Amino acid sequence: MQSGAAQTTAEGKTLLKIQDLSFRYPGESADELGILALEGIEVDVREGEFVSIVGPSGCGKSTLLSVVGGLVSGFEGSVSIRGEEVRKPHPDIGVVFQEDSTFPWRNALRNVEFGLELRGVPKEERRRRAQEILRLFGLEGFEQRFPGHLSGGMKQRVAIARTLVLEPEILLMDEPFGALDEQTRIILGEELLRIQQELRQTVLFITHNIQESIMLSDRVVILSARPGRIKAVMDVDFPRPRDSTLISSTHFAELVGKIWAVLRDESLKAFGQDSQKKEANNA
Ligand SMILES: Nc1ncnc2c1ncn2[C@@H]1O[C@H](COP(=O)(O)OP(=O)(O)OP(=O)(O)O)[C@@H](O)[C@H]1O
Repeated sequence: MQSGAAQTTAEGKTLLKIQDLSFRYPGESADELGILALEGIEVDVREGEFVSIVGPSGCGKSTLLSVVGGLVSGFEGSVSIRGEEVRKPHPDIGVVFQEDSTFPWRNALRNVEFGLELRGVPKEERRRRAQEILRLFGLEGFEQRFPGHLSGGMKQRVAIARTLVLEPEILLMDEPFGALDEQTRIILGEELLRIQQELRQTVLFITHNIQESIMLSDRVVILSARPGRIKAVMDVDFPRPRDSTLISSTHFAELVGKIWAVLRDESLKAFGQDSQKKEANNA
């Protein structure tokens, strides 16, 4: 386990570079300092790599994803993709959120086609690409179903397919399986592993689930309680291709223990921050 910056030591070109990133939510009035959510974050993600960010509740994980996704401005430091600064949503960066983001009025196929329509891709090509990606996600035969007639896991697969069909260079995922039950979560994690391996997709993945981070990642970046700083970085050395059976191995349990040893202190701190906030609100 290393501590400090999450620079990669392995070979491969750096795709995403986050340098000395700090972000403060503004206060309600000009003389209020606001909330420092992130401080001095340094992460490099190289091509084809799967990097997870774990951290206690409220440590700034979603904020980090919003900054990298170009959805938030006013940060210090820099975020760049292939050396190009990110200051607004970038076509090479795809984002998938936790909550169901499918359009209920479009069937699965037309949900996946949506982004291609916006990009002006001709109908035949977008239908072919959407069908192909739905097949990759095991949704062949469900193309005409509307989200209201799909399970939670299927809807989330449609949401991921909708982003992946645009062939982003990097996929940002914010707790994409957070709303699902444990078994569906593991199965979808396995499916994501398979697809990521097939497409050699670069992924930056936010989760508070330690097991999920180990199963999926090449590296796990552990953030401190707010303000989120990099507390430690752990390489996950399971060979690929992987599947969910590695969860039962001794080495997996060792890695969970190592991450939890760091995260436990930070989670207790975050718990303290929450309690103080509640007391202040009740005073
Ligand atoms: N729009 C906002 N304005 C002010 N403060 C905010 C805003 N959004 C988030 N925060 C604060 O910034 C901190 C980081 O929030 P963020 O949602 O990034 O954390 P997180 O690690 O994703 O949390 P969780 O794991 O609970 O989802 C929290 O203390 C939160 O209260």
